[in-house]
Amino acid sequence: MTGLNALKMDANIVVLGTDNVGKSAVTVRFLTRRFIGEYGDIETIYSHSFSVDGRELTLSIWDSPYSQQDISTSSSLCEKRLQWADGFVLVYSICDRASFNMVTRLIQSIKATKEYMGLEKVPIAIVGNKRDLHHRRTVLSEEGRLLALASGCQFFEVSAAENYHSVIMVFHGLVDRIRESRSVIKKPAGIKGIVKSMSAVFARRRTDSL
Ligand SMILES: Nc1nc2c(ncn2[C@@H]2O[C@H](COP(=O)(O)OP(=O)(O)OP(=O)(O)O)[C@@H](O)[C@H]2O)c(=O)[nH]1
Repeated sequence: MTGLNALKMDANIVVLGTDNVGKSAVTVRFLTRRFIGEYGDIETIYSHSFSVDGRELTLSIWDSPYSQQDISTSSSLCEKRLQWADGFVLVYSICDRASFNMVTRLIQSIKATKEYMGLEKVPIAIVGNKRDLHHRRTVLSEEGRLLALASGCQFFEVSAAENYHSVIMVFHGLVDRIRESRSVIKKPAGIKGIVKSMSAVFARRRTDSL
């Protein structure tokens, strides 16, 4: 990215996790700074523009209620989201062990589907929500951190109910990862690269004809 392009960026983010873990609460907290308590289960793609360090960012955030299809590698819905997404936010509740186990399965499913579709690795943020309910905790922070380490994901613990800042960190952190992954994937070959590969072809032809 150079010049003006370096100052602008668009990215698509999909938010996944089992029901009731706070996917909508985390998303709405990020978009509006508010926690409104109850959220319907409507599938929505939000668009949100903001600037960080002089950069203009436009995020499209796909928040959908939990569906069994999310973990099926053959599901066309899953493939559609994977093709669309530049990054994932996988939410579990620190009070719900089953929701944490599902995040592990979602990571495997995303990775397997990406591989199956021949797509590049996608940045993933693992988010343990409902940190304010620590007295009901059943998943240790360490477990989330270890899962992230083992799977090459980012890890955050947040409370959508009580803290705006921690939720902001999730999306900003993921955007940083997306930017990094783009600079690796989309690096152009450049004139040196083209000359190098052409010389390799001609060198091979010369040795073939000897
Ligand atoms: N105490 C506490 N409650 C939360 C927090 N985040 C969400 N909730 C509550 O958890 C419930 C579920 O939140 P939602 O955001 O609707 O969860 P969801 O994952 O989008 O749920 P589905 O739409 O069913 O998939 C609501 O009653 C929220 O008020 C949090 O950080 N702390």
